[in-house]
Amino acid sequence: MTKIDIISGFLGAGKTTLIKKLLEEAFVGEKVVLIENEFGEIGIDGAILKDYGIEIKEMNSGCICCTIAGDFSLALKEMLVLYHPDRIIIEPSGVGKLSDVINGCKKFLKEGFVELNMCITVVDAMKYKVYLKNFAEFYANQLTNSKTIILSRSQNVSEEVLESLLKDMKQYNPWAHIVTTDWQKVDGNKIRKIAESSNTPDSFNALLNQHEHVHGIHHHADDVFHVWGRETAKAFERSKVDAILKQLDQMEGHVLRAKGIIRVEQNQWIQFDYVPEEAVVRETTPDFTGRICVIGEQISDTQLSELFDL
Ligand SMILES: Nc1nc2c(ncn2[C@@H]2O[C@H](COP(=O)(O)OP(=O)(O)OP(=O)(O)O)[C@@H](O)[C@H]2O)c(=O)[nH]1
Repeated sequence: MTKIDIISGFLGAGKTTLIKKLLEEAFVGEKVVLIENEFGEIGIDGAILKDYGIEIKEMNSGCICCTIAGDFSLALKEMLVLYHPDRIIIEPSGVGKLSDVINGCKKFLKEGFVELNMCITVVDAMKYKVYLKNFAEFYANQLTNSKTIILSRSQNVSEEVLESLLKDMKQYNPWAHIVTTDWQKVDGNKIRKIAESSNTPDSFNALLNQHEHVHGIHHHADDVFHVWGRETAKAFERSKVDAILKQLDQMEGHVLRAKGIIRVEQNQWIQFDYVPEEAVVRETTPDFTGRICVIGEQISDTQLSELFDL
């Protein structure tokens, strides 16, 4: 039976990084399909994972709950029929609710075509408190519905902070295994083992048995978050890219995430990743065109167009 592995987590938490690690260390020799749902029209993660020899289905139509109501089931079915994979990894957008993704798989689980295997939420140890406070509806939903919680950047916080995070997360999810060790130091197979043996939260049964329509507060990602994205053939000045990314901390509103693959001088290509107060630029191989995506709250399209000169 095909295993479904959901790797959820807020914007920039480290989902793609974890998927890369699992592909390199734990899923070797398996037939793997990846379904990506990015917020906004500009897909970037698919390009980052293109060299891993897996089938990738990008669904970049915006909010995951709307995608799930529409194309998600079709995509899942298509992947099952076309590839008969050992494993389907689902990477929902950072502003997706995990319960929506589980709901989207429900029909296939009930029909016995797939089993819900891993259900991981990646949590940035450095931003846990502030994101939980500001985006509780999305963040708490990801925590509550996961079987395993994996902390990223845990090497950057003190033991006291880790202890207090653990305590706090247990209130949202007393069932989940929580991985607190710096994941770069833990073998992917160990992570796989713990994630595959994790308990199923009580909330799962409720989710799997509930009727489609659930009452209560339900904001769509695009009620809360705004995305600015561009495709561009422009060659940027490499020396200016770091300064541009630094500027994102000062923008109107609150930039929560930026990522892109762009051309720089001499036909070199770079990939950049920004989360508040942290930007990383890496060399990469040429892509079909440059792409930039910025996600935030009350961000200004005009300011971003000016910043990137696009
Ligand atoms: N130092 C450090 N950096 C990390 C860690 N996890 C992720 N990062 C970095 O954080 C940035 C974002 O990581 P991604 O894996 O792309 O995050 P994501 O959750 O897929 O992000 P979205 O695209 O917003 O969904 C990258 O530059 C990663 O290298 C970690 O544990 N430690």
